[in-house]
Amino acid sequence: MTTHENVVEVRELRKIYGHFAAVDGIDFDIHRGETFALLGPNGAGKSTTIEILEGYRDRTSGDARVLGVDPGRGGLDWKARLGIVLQSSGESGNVTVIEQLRHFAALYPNPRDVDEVIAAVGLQEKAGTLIRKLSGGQRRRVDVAVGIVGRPELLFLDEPTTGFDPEARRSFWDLIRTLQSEGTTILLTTHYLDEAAQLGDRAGVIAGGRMVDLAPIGELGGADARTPLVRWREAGEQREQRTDAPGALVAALIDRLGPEPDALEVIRPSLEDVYLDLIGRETSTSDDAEPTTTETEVAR
Ligand SMILES: Nc1ncnc2c1ncn2[C@@H]1O[C@H](COP(=O)(O)OP(=O)(O)OP(=O)(O)O)[C@@H](O)[C@H]1O
Repeated sequence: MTTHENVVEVRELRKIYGHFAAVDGIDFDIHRGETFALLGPNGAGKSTTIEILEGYRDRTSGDARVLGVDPGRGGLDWKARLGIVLQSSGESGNVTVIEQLRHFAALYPNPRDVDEVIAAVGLQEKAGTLIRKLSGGQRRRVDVAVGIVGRPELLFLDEPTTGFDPEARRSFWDLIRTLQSEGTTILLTTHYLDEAAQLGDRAGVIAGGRMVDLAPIGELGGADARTPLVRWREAGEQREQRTDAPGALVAALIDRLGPEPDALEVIRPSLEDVYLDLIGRETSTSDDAEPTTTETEVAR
């Protein structure tokens, strides 16, 4: 039997603003060494949750333990074991990349080598550049570098790759895989479901402050949500059927309707389809909902 050491434990966590429950009683654990993705639409309560766990925000009720400590009471020793990449950086930017990294490295007992961290985020050529002169995506990489320079046991990544170009995102994934192989526990929020699929072991999906599903990434939504869907037109009507044997159904349709059934499609629900199903229709009006293409197949 395997037992998991929980690096994060959250029970009935609530955050109420006035009469509004931003986080409305959620439970989850994060095991040592795993990457847990917190997914959900804008305003779902992800950042509020993560900020409570980082010790930046009070909770209204419920219980939270991070590395065995109540985050509302964590001291400097506890903070030194965390790496934090906030959703938006508050960088003034009047220092160079290497100065910034050296400054933060000096705050930790066992920091990584600053040059290695700068190389890991692909900023070697910008090491001597003032942060305010960097592009948005490059500044985000500085945020990530600051988050990992202290060799954290637990790394919080709140939408870490927003603004990254595709190549930078791939390099970032490689960097995270290195951290994972070193045993770092990671809590990741992202709107990029391919990123969650690439990096995450398990995911929690939050909507309206509640956890609507929590499962290994490949099992979100349950088996039925991933059953292939066959669609076709017959006698002027759109027809569809879910089946685990789409080939057999297509063969039967060909027998019945001829070699090219009208508008025939076999759809294997992507993580994005499953996710959109989970969070329901109310979020489809969200101003910056993620694209609804089906290109983000679960990759692990
Ligand atoms: N200080 C605050 N006072 C009042 N309401 C707040 C405050 N901070 C956050 N909220 C509200 O709490 C809800 C959850 O916000 P939160 O930032 O946690 O969402 P999120 O899931 O991180 O969203 P996004 O994906 O847009 O980052 C939102 O409706 C937000 O408006």
